[in-house]
Amino acid sequence: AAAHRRRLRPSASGREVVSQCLKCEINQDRPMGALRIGHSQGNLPRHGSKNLLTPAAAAISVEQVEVSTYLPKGDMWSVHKFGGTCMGTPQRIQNVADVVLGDSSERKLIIVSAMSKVTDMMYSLVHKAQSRDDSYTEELDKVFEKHMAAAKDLLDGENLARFLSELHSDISNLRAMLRAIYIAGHATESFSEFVVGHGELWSSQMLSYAVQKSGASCSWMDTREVLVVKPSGPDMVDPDYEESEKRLEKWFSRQPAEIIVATGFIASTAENIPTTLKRDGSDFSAAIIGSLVRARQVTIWTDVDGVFSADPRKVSEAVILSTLSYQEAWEMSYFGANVLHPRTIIPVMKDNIPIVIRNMFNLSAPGTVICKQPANEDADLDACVKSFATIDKLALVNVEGTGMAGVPGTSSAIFSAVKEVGANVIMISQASSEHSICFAVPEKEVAAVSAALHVRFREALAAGRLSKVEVIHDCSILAAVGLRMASTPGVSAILFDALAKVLTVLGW
Ligand SMILES: Nc1ncnc2c1ncn2[C@@H]1O[C@H](COP(=O)(O)OP(=O)(O)O)[C@@H](O)[C@H]1O
Ligand SMILES: N[C@@H](CC(=O)OP(=O)(O)O)C(=O)O
Repeated sequence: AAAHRRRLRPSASGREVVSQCLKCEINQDRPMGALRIGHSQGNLPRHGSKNLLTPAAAAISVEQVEVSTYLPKGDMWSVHKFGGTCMGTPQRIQNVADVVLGDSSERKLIIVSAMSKVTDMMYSLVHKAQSRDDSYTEELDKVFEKHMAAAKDLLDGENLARFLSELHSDISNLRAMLRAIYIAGHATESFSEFVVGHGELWSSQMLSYAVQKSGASCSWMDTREVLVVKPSGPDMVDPDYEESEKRLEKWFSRQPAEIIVATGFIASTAENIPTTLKRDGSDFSAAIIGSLVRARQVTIWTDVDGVFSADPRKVSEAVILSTLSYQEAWEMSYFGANVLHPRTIIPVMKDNIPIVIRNMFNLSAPGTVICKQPANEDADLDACVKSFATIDKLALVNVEGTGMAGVPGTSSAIFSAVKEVGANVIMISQASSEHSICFAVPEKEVAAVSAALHVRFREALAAGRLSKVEVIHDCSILAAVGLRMASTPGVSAILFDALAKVLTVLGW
């Protein structure tokens, strides 16, 4: 039998699948679900780091397997992530749909956040219900009304009816769950994670319907069916790439489409319990998905022209950076530049997938490209420091004493006491001349840290081996970021000279 390759795509109605033979171009429409799924991509040959399907491997005898769908991987995919501000109103969601449709890539995966402020509202619902504050019911009504109004503006006909029926059903389930939380006066983590992820379910469904309105082949993906993560620390999860890739291949074999609109932020545990990638995690979702399909590029759309040399809300002279290395972007985000979630870099680094930060409200701005080897920059000293970032609301803890010197296990005892109270250490420094260890923790965690250290070192303090456990409140970290700083003499001198001048002007 002649080898024929068949491609699947949803029909215009979205309720059937068109199975098209790429050789004779004969279409065959069949109901979704009536498909027999052939081999998965895992059996097929790979080219280099990107997994591409060779024509020979893709050729499937029509007699052997009538229909087969695999998940193609590689440069044909572009991944876009739209943040909450981009999805903030029905008009903005329509603009997002237009940007998606305007991308000429062969395949597109679109990750979206909840409409702006919705995730905050969802956290507040849980908080109010567990504090037995009745006003959670009114707040839930507001969430419902916000999405109903947005959908009525954006959609019509059958799609509007479908969306509203899903929304009604979700809201009534949430009402029941919140009532249970209210009665118990407590929300388990999985209840809370389930509730807070709903903003992404609704925003992505609306976008998916808005894209379908144009007649494009578009499927909606609830990433809880695909992304598997495991907890790796307080407010942190690690993706299980292998399991997630398997689940994505399976998902795609059921719903192949050239455009997939997916939920950011939410995922599942290995036991299929809904969870999240934690606050601001949609950037991370996009990077993980980008790495699973070995995308050509991940574009993160937000409300500024790209990454600035400092937070544009604080520094009006900040300038746009055209390129950044992965390490520089990671450091900036770690030290507070919330234009990018710190963990976003990890999944894309291994496949050298570039991330581009772009402004949804200024499409003519080229944005910032984050990649392995940024273009050559000027070799002057200024270019060594590419940007500044700050973290506010911190406290410094200084543990000091001559008895610390040469005593094995002192740092371990300090940091295990910190770990026991679940505090997050942002930065550590050690001064051997004063025998001190100093570290920064969030201001809201410092009382517990200080108490734990006083208990842990009661005897050492009484005996004078430790002279003090001191807390300095109201601190910020100012980070200067730039890979070339390390190999350029004189950078710290300039930095501290500038700081000294500022402090003199401020009269310190
Ligand atoms: N160095 C920086 N460059 C660009 N934006 C920054 C920087 N530091 C902080 N920001 C802030 O990050 C914001 C974008 O992040 P975020 O509000 O989380 O967007 P989104 O909702 O699109 O995910 C910008 O509006 C900007 O004020
Ligand atoms: N909606 C989630 C996830 C997210 O990343 O949102 P945004 O892209 O708007 O920062 C949050 O607010 O935490």
